[in-house]
Amino acid sequence: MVDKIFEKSIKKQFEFDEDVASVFDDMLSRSIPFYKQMQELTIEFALNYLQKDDTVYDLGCSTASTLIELGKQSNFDLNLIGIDNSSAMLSRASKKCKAFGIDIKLRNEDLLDTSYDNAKLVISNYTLQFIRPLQREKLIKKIYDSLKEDGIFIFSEKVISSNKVLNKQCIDTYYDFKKKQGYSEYEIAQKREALENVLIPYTDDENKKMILDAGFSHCEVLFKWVNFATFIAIK
Ligand SMILES: Nc1ncnc2c1ncn2[C@@H]1O[C@H](C[S@+](CC[C@H]([NH3+])C(=O)[O-])CC(=O)[O-])[C@@H](O)[C@H]1O
Ligand SMILES: O=C(O)C(=O)Cc1ccccc1
Repeated sequence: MVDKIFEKSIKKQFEFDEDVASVFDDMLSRSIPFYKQMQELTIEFALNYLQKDDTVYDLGCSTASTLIELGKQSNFDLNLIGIDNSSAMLSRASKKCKAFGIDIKLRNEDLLDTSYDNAKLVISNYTLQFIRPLQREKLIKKIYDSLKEDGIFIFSEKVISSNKVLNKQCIDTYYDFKKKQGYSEYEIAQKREALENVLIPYTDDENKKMILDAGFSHCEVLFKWVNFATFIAIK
């Protein structure tokens, strides 16, 4: 279904409710530049580190498209676990897993309240940005503690620049991208307002600092388009 959520006047903050879930795959592919390529890279790098029966978590798995793709591309069994606290997203995820015949354990839980045991790899694409900063730092420490000795964390985030002029240019370039994807200025402005104080982006450096402060030995950017970045961290 095509995302028309912000065509009408919206009075509330952005939420992952039934309306958003019903158009979510279209919304992501039209709102996150190079979403598909970022997902392919996530899987390619994940497979560099994974072996049979390893446990993989996707935090904020939404409709489970990344884990489904990982399950399809791996030629050995993996223990795939998707966590999200939106029932609307998980009900779609569950239908997609059945349709593709991929075995994924879907858990309806808040990322802040759950544990990630025996993880070889944790993925979290475009989800940390919705966690409030203090909680975010705690969550990263929990992820670090849960990972096995040589564990890997791959995550993607909307980012900002610490240079105000450059930051404005990045936002303008992103809005041009959205217009090319068919969103009107009104839809863009409405979504921007709904995301205010809900989506809290860090700079690249803040993301790296958060990761290194948690104890990871290495963190770098794998992929970046203007203000959308994918990072890989090594325990
Ligand atoms: N505290 C929380 N606990 C659990 N889930 C949460 C929480 N906060 C937000 N979520 C969930 O995080 C997901 C973020 S979307 C991820 C896209 C996916 N990774 C993808 O690559 O397709 C990104 C976006 O919409 O920009 C939603 O499904 C929320 O319900
Ligand atoms: O920042 C924006 O304007 C976005 O649209 C990013 C985004 C993409 C998908 C869901 C929520 C936010």
